[in-house]
Amino acid sequence: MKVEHYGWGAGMKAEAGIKFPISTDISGKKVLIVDDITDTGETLRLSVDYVQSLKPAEIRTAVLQHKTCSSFVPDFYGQKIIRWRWIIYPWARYEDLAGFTEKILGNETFDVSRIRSEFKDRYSLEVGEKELLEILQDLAERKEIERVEIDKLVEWRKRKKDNS
Ligand SMILES: O=P(O)(O)OC[C@H]1O[C@H](OP(=O)(O)OP(=O)(O)O)[C@H](O)[C@@H]1O
Repeated sequence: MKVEHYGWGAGMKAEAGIKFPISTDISGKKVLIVDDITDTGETLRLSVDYVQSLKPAEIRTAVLQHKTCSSFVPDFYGQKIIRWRWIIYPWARYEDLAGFTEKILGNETFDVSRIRSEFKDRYSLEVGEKELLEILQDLAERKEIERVEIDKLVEWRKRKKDNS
């Protein structure tokens, strides 16, 4: 099952939605729903409601990290997070950094070193030049941003929507 609640870089969608439903019969089974984190709790709430509709015998929920602001409290968690912060997992690093890169660019045109210093100032994140360049090139291929040369200096900016 895949449930999505966030877009790139912590951008919350209006509500969590089931992207890929369960394609096997789980009626009468004991089900453990596992996720990395609870934030608002909407993902697990929706997941439990959905799994419940498939008539399992029991449902339990488990996450690695549980934020106490979550309205849904899982049955099991590895760590409780009291002070809210956005957590970047290795498996979501690219997606999170790409989203933050777009936020940093906003309506500005920045070179790589400026983007890196914005990462440090705004998010306390050290992003390597090579990693950032890969992200910038990918975003440019997706036509989200564009590379411009100003006085022989390479800079990056968001593409205007009517530009695509
Ligand atoms: O408690 P919530 O506020 O709903 O947030 C927690 C959910 O958000 C993230 O998933 P995301 O929507 O980013 O999908 P992904 O795991 O596919 O990146 C995370 O992996 C949890 O599933």
